[in-house]
Amino acid sequence: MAQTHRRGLLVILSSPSGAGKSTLSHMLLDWDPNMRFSVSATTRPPRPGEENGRDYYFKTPEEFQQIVDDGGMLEHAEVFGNRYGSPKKPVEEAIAVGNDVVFDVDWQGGQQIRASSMNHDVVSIFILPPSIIELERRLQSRGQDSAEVVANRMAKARDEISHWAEYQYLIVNDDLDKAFETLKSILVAERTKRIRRNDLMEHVTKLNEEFEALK
Ligand SMILES: Nc1nc2c(ncn2[C@@H]2O[C@H](COP(=O)(O)OP(=O)(O)O)[C@@H](O)[C@H]2O)c(=O)[nH]1
Ligand SMILES: Nc1ncnc2c1ncn2[C@@H]1O[C@H](COP(=O)(O)OP(=O)(O)O)[C@@H](O)[C@H]1O
Repeated sequence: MAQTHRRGLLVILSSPSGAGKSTLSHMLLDWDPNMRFSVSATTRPPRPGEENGRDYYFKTPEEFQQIVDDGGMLEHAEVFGNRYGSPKKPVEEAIAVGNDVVFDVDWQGGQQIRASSMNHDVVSIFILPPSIIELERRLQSRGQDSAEVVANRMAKARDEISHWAEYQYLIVNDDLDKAFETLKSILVAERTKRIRRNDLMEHVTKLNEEFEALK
């Protein structure tokens, strides 16, 4: 049976801030060298240790608006008073050669990507914290945000969680290793589903040709 070329998946990870989507997306990238991370553009200032071009593309509001005006964003939204967006071109290039792309975006980004022309290739996953106390503990333990920033994120967490049902898969990130095992299983199944369907389509065409040849 001919091995067909599989387009890459758009893997959307959303969660309230602090539930663990950055941690899980880094684990995914380490697991599969062909996996790409969609590096977002943002107008928020870098945190200590964050690198321009690796974690985010840090932009002025004017630069950000220019990319939007040029049609360069697959999606964009305002989150916690700053603008965030996913540049379109790197995503198109990656999925065309069969690389899956991980998005760390909020529910607004999830909705826009699902509404885009690439919606057939989307796998959307929502990460839930085991409890709200633990969510706050994780935000504080990250130690990179002021008490005010943590309070702001906690205030928005309920709103973000209210969008859980829009996602195809839900993972409670209690034990990190178990959450990661579940995430990998989702991707393995989604990849298999697509490869098998393409293969079978070709295979059925070949069987039909064989019927024709018998006539
Ligand atoms: N819509 C959208 N949301 C994004 C994008 N990049 C990041 N976000 C979301 O913006 C929120 C804040 O992200 P960040 O400032 O890195 O804080 P963190 O989630 O606490 O690490 C999170 O919910 C991210 O998922 C993007 O390109 N588009
Ligand atoms: N399952 C887990 N158990 C304990 N701590 C976790 C777990 N998952 C993530 N963390 C920690 O919680 C904090 C927030 O995680 P992070 O991945 O930055 O969240 P998000 O990207 O959703 O804002 C980090 O310090 C991270 O190491």
